[in-house]
Amino acid sequence: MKIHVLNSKELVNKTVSEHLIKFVREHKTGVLGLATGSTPIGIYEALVKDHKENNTDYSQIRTINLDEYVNLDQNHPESYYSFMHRNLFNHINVKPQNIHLPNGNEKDLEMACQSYNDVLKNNQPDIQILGIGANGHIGFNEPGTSFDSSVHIIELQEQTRLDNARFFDSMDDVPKKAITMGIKNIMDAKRIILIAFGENKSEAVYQMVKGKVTENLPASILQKHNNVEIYLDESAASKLF
Ligand SMILES: O=P(O)(O)OC[C@H]1O[C@](O)(CO)[C@@H](O)[C@@H]1O
Repeated sequence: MKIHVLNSKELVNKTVSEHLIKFVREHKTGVLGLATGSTPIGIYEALVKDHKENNTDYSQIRTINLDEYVNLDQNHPESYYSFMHRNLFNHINVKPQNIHLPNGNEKDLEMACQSYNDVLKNNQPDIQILGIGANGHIGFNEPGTSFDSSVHIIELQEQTRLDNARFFDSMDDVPKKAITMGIKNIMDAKRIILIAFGENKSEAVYQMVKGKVTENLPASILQKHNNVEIYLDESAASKLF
């Protein structure tokens, strides 16, 4: 686990986006595992800017997203489908058929989980971008999720719903369930880049890096992955040293 503490969010965004741009230029048909939430927005902005200025080509790149809300219309502005198109996909030349997100609106959600597992079998991320929740969740794998989990439906913890409520008109509108890649799926990625900003992530970051590997802190499993880079601003790293 390589830890990089940089002195600003901007420098983290610049460094991580440069890694991704280099990967895309060197692996025309590569698979990018992407995350949502506020953390990766600056990185996606940098990818869009580079594409516009340097024509970095995404036409054969495949994308895999970690998670999606259940029973939230795909075109709702806060669905992860909408989030990803607004922040990235609408501004680069990735092909719609190469974009993959779990489907939270299937009637048969177990079927939705199975079919996304199949998608993952054929599109294993070469690089998986991760954020981390204040409670140490990765994707929507809340504390207590099995390390052996594959794609599954999860009840969102109140804290996670509260953290995401800022994007919805009212608490009632915040979905209660999500469909998410499991921890085993995430660990199958060849390379993982986790980014965290801010004091509110410092405890989760500390436990992820220095704590016990335990299902009570899902991100701690990353200690067992052989190719993980953690990019932090100084606030998120404040409990590490
Ligand atoms: O980047 P944020 O907005 O702090 O979110 C942290 C984590 O919470 C989630 O958005 C899920 O609630 C994850 O996808 C994300 O990695």
